[in-house]
Amino acid sequence: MMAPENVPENVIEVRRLTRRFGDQIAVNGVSFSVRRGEVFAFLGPNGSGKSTTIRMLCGILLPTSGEGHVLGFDIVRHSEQIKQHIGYMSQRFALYEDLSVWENLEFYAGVYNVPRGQRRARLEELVAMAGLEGRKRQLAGQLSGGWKQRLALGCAIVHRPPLLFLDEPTAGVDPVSRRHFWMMIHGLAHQGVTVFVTTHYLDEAEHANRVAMIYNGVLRALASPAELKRSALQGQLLNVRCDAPFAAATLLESLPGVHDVALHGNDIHALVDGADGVMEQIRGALEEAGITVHEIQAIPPSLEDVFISLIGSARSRENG
Ligand SMILES: Nc1ncnc2c1ncn2[C@@H]1O[C@H](COP(=O)(O)OP(=O)(O)OP(=O)(O)O)[C@@H](O)[C@H]1O
Repeated sequence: MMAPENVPENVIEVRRLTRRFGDQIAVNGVSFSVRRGEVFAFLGPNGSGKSTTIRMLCGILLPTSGEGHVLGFDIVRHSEQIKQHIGYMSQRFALYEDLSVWENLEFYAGVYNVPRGQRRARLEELVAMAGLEGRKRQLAGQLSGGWKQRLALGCAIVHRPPLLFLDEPTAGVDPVSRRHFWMMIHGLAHQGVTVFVTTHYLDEAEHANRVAMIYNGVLRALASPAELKRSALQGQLLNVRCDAPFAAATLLESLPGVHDVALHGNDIHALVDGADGVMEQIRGALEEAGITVHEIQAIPPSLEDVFISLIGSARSRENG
């Protein structure tokens, strides 16, 4: 185990990290650093390059170009040391279904060379953390998705890694279990563990100290959730409540100076250029089309609004 004083201030540091697969650039010149003790989310839609990035950071996949250090180790030359010192978990984490909860933990304690004399105490600690006390003898294959995920987290940190990588850890898990899972993650962060998590869930990104938004292999924004909401949008966000929201949204998309129109239940969010009188223009256009407008209001953006806007502008810039 790496002594806490040996963990560098910048636990992860990458510069112009790039990975090609044939003609395709999966990760394109990404630079960022992650500080000790931070919960850092890598947020992006499917195929944006999240898994490719995490695999390079874990020393599983070589970059095509660029450089990086994880826990002070070079990701190209010292990948073996990286693998020994990190924890890694994804939704495909390999639990042995025909072994019990306890036996799975014992197996990973062996894999990670947890000293024999410390194993029992460490395993009891993990069972308590995951709330698995009553289930030690249960077969992993009989656990529901949420319990499996907690067990997988326990297995991934059996060797007390100072840095934990989570690759879409809560995909397919119900909201109550996700909340429990995040309680455990915050508990680990509180103990000083640095957590790097990839996700496409916005509520999950809200749990992070900082969020990096990636799309098409390019880093689009990097800040705390609050900063992103405060400054990442170019313009003013409006909430429009009216009859026939679907038809209204289609109409709004065609208006000049109106961007990133999205339906939120019966409400419509739209980003406007902030020109004076835009609310009246929108009201006028909708009423002219026979749609009754109940309310148009300026609102603060959510992380989802920021995400939609950043991806929308990248798409229109890059796809012509
Ligand atoms: N081994 C590979 N060979 C060829 N192309 C690959 C390989 N791995 C990833 N890619 C491509 O690189 C791009 C980025 O994929 P990546 O898996 O990193 O995205 P992601 O953000 O993790 O998406 P997802 O949430 O779907 O896993 C995709 O277009 C993918 O098809």
